[in-house]
Amino acid sequence: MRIGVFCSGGDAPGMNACVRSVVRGATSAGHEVVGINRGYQGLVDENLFLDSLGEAKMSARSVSNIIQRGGTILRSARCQAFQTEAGMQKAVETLEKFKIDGLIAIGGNGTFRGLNELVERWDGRVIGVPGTIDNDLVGTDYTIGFSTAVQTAVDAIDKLRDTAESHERLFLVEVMGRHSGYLALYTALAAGAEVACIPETPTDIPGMVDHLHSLQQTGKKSIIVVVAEGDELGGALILQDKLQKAKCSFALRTVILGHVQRGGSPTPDDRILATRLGDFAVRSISEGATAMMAGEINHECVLSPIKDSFSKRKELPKEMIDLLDRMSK
Ligand SMILES: Nc1ncnc2c1ncn2[C@@H]1O[C@H](COP(=O)(O)OP(=O)(O)O)[C@@H](O)[C@H]1O
Ligand SMILES: O=P(O)(O)OC[C@H]1O[C@](O)(COP(=O)(O)O)[C@@H](O)[C@@H]1O
Repeated sequence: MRIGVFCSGGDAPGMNACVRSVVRGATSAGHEVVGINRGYQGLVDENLFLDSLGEAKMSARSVSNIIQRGGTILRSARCQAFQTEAGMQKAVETLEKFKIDGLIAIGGNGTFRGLNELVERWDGRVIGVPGTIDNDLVGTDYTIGFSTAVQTAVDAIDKLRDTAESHERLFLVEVMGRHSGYLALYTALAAGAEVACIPETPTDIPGMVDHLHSLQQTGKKSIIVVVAEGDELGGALILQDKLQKAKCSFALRTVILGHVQRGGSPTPDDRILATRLGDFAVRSISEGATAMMAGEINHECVLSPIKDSFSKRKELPKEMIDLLDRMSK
């Protein structure tokens, strides 16, 4: 086969490890790999990855020394042109022109919506690999990049806790996650935060103020509140304002971690997940699978319909929400 591979949407640490795995898994099975730069934009613009000889082909050597690097050597993009009929037709023409017969897309739910449109217009096979720090995709326990983003946020909070404790302050720490509280909840659990404000549960300001006050009464010197950017009341700055108005007894500071969570060297967990799923995607596509997402559930590689990844909501484990409650006494 000639397999195309690209990264799309918000980048995630481990995307490089996944590209490496697709290339090495495919070439060792005798397939050719064509890298597409900048996700769907590269298909619209015919922007292919060229090797040192100027050929549109990814060899095993073209992915040397990238497993440890954040970002993606193929670049990523959010592509508006692909959301038009003309853009999709142009993408199909590019795939046909370069005789690509299988496409592996590493990205999030928007990327998979795009793949779902592509299968309606193109005869080749498509497989999605979940690459997003948000961990918001049905069909896999974890997405590539989530573990690293949690690690980055926890490292930052460990530092903030030192200064929070010295000054007896409360820090609101905003993490990413437009529609999902996974990143916020797992960060809060790992960092020993007292509260997580997430889109999945109502944020009750008077209740929180009472809880924080009672913690202060029992001797708590510092508080960390992890806020998902998508919390229904708003981000950390809005919550700071609301807590102040509700007469929170702690002095307040806000830190927005932002895109720092999307960078950095991937954790071993992300590298291994990326390596497993990239190789599994290659084996699946060569065995005839299409319109599926490659995921890992209970440590097993599994395929699930690509439609599920964006049409079903991935629930946060209630057990983890309750665990944080019990730990924040
Ligand atoms: N409904 C759609 N139809 C076609 N393409 C889409 C659709 N939704 C998203 N895409 C494509 O997928 C790209 C990545 O989606 P986006 O939501 O930005 O990131 P992610 O894949 O990380 O969720 C978009 O920029 C667009 O090109
Ligand atoms: O990079 P941008 O365009 O500012 O987007 C930020 C968004 O991308 C993310 O980092 C990742 O989301 P996706 O993987 O779904 O693109 C979100 O957590 C965040 O809300």
